[in-house]
Amino acid sequence: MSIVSPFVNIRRELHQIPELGFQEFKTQQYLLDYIYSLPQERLQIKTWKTGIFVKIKGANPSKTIGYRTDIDGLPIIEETGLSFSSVHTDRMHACGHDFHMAIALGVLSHVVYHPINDDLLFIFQPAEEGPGGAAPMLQSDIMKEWMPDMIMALHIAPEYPVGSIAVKEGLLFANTSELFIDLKGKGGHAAYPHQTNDMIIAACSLVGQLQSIISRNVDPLDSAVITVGKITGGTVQNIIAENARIEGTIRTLSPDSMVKVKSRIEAIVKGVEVGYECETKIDYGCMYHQVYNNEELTKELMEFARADEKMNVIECKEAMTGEDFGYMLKEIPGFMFWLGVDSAFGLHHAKLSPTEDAIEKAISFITGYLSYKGK
Ligand SMILES: CC(=O)N[C@@H](CCC[C@H](N)C(=O)O)C(=O)O
Repeated sequence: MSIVSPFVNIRRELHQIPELGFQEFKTQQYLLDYIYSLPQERLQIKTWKTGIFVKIKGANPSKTIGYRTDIDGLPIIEETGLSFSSVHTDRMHACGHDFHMAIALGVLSHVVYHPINDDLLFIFQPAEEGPGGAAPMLQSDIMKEWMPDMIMALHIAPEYPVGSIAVKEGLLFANTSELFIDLKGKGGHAAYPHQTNDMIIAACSLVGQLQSIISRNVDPLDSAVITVGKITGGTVQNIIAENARIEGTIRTLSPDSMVKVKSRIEAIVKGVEVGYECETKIDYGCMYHQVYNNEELTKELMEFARADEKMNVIECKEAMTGEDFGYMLKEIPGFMFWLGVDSAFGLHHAKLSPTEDAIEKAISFITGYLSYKGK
């Protein structure tokens, strides 16, 4: 049996207990148990809903550096076949938050034993996948009291090799909004369509029309995405559906395009309402502000990483992923970067299996950066 590092082991244990946003009770307890097992002299720990704030007193502080990790999982049935697969039915850490937490604990424990000069604030944030924990955490009294002067976070990137980070100054991740559209018509016998208003037909037509917003209403040089990830409707094969529901997400590189896309969705849904003689309801669910990296701090991070012979720096393009860390970066200068984990399957895939060597490499890189930055 091979021996794995303590933080790889932590990742595996966390991987087994994924929980959805604001339900991360076991995860919170696991994190607290670990944090309370460390020497407590320099630590102040406060819980916030299912999240945690940990302040670490520096040796000679002139500022506070924030480090944020997300902690929630996704409603996915895991198909990795790993020996440490999720034991929670229909739940999986398919976005790497198990990696993010293990790395955060590794960095936290390093700075407890090897204090830097500056104070540090670790933020274990719930509900990144939705409905969003960053914005309310930012508004909390704890955050107001312990507000860091700068903040950083990482996200695993399956497409980049282990031993690399990918980052860019300015816009890194898109503006996002969830999208839920309910359609209600008149159901009936499958053999008598003329007596009904079929919501399966209306929903199919609507999904096609939504894509025309991207190709015909958004400036081609200002990208946007509408993804419909789920359609439900009807009851059985020989009854015409009275109800249908479309669930999706909108991504835009500019906040202006988000406004435009939504106004076009509303117009098209109105058209479907008239055309298919049905009732409709639109709900935008949760919305995330774009992730915008502070130019100066990001440049400095890239220079630091380039000087590290164990780290390869990739200058990446912006991505249409969303991250509520964008709300923190709106208020606090800082950055997010991609951490290469080399997986054949991407984020949100049931077979995502990031390479665990990336965990120790990330801990060593980040602790090095914190010692340099927090001098
Ligand atoms: C990094 C990542 O994958 N983040 C998620 C955030 C989802 C926000 C929300 N639930 C939505 O779908 O808009 C992503 O899907 O990009």
